[in-house]
Amino acid sequence: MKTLTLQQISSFSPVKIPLPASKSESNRALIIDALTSGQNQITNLAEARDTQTMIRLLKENPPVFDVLDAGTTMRFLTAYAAVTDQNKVMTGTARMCERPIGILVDALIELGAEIHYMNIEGYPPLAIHGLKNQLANKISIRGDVSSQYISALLMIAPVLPLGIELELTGKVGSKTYIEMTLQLMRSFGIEYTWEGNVIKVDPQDYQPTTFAVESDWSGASYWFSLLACADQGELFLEGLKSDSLQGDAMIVDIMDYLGVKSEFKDGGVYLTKQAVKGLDHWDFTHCPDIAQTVAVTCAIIGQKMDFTGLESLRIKETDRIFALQEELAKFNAQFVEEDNGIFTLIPSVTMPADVHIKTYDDHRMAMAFMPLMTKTRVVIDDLEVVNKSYPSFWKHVDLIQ
Ligand SMILES: O=C(O)C1=C[C@@H](OP(=O)(O)O)[C@@H](O)[C@H](O)C1
Ligand SMILES: C=C(OP(=O)(O)O)C(=O)O
Repeated sequence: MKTLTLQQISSFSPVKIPLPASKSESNRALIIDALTSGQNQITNLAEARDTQTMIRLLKENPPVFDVLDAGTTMRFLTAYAAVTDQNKVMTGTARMCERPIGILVDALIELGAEIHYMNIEGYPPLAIHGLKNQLANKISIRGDVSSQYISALLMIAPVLPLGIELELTGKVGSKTYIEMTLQLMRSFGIEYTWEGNVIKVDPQDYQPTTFAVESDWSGASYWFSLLACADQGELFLEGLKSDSLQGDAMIVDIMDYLGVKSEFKDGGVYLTKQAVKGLDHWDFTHCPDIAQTVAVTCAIIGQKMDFTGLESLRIKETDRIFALQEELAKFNAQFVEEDNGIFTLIPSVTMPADVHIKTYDDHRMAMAFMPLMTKTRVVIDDLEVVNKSYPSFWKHVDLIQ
């Protein structure tokens, strides 16, 4: 593992950040493209390893789809391999094989797919033996574990002979990602209805389309945080639109309370510092990927805050709750679990002269803790971990002088 040392820098001159493209949008566009005649023109695909893995697997079509640590790639390709009636082994890193997939597999089996667990029931690796005849089109699916199962099923729905009527049960998390899936499908000519908790997609053809992937709002969140934590600075984040398909654009509203002003113009967003308005509580149910960003920001700027909607954080690249608690403690901040799923962030009062951050094979741990460099010298234990979603991240950090 290569470590990286970030020297302390509390103020910086205006910097333009050429953000990478969204891996979530890219991976959806790639699956849709694979399900159509391939006449689409998709531009600005993400540099993220998760997307590059998807591109490679779709192109080379090996008998084993090893997705590494990419959740969307695992879930979307599982549904894709089933609906295209392929024999495929789906596998990934050790952590990927601890991330549940049973809810998606059950739904695909109900639709008519043949899928077996090769090791532990409910988890990859999987042996897929295709979907020859569709047996059902009304499927009930829990919404409280991962929205990626729902997105995976929705994207294959138009090419199923009977379509899909999907009833979402229980609490539905990451709803913004389901909306992203449906809006992207609509860009490729698909009609759907979403009434109450039922989403209905009839069999229909995806239409050849020109689609440009937007810049990545999740990756943008670290730059908002950097400015919130700095004494002085200005940033321009290229390629972001206010009316985004990505729920993580919510970072604009959160950071407005935490001292960052956003102005959309010139094909991006200008960030400047403003007075901290303060924020008592935020619900991350529909934007789980920015919870780490906000927790670290609050810890650094001295904002005590309650976090809810963090249920899915324990089953992502790592147990993100545990990882946050451990690493925040290194600079005397706490992330305390109260009753009813509430976590209280108690900010740091004293900052050590340097802090060594472990990243737990989680790109977002490395990137979320980067803004700590505004207060102290930071050592990041695995610099390549960012490659999952943002390979050029450290190159962009170098632009901050
Ligand atoms: O559909 C997507 O692109 C994603 C959905 C979210 O996962 P969950 O639905 O599992 O919360 C998010 O955390 C992940 O980074 C990307
Ligand atoms: C959770 C994430 O990704 P995935 O679930 O696709 O691995 C993420 O990028 O934060």
